Amino acid sequence: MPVDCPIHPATPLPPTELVDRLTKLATSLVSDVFGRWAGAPGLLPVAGLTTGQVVAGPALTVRTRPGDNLVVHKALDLARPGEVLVVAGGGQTDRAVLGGLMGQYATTRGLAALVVDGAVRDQADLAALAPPVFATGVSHLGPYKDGPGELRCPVALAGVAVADGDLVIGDADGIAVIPRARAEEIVALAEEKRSAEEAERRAIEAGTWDRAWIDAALRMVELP
Ligand SMILES: O=C([O-])CC(=O)C(=O)O
Ligand SMILES: [Mg+2]
Repeated sequence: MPVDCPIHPATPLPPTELVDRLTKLATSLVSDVFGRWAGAPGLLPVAGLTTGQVVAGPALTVRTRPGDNLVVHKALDLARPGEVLVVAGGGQTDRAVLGGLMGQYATTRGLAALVVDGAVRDQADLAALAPPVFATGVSHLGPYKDGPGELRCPVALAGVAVADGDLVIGDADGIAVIPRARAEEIVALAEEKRSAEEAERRAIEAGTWDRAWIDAALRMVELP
């Protein structure tokens, strides 16, 4: 007996130029200008991300029963090039919901990254064949394929609300999520923050980095 799989309408893809600008930023810059609030804690790169690489794209959201990947397979069939697969698997890490074969297929589907609030497996194959993968865990125990699940629905990704089409950025520090409606504003603010940090880096090199604010904030108590 087939199981129902509700699917919400796909959101229009964002301008390529906006996604390109995101890949020149960093998760830390995005979360700094977004109330230090944008990050999905515990989601770290587990395969495929190269040193210094930043990935970004609109979310293709999936809600699945923890430990089951029937609808995750369906999401791969529906993915549009450039999307970031966002799987809300309840953070359960005792059973993988994605592995090397799916990762290889995701590459052929043009996905920019795979994000799983749950476990993945076949790390070596993922590293060799899949887009960069972020997950909360790794487990060789395989998924069930019974459903249920829901596609392009609002999800909770490690406690962060993600709507289909929201912009996701990932790097060595993890994942940050930007609501689609605020993407232009947040990207512009993060670019300003990047310029400010570049100026600080030049000041460190020149030995002129302002440290006065620390002494203003601390009253040092000399102990005998
Ligand atoms: O069995 C599955 O669906 C997950 C998996 O290991 C793979 O994609 O290689
Ligand atoms: Mg496998």
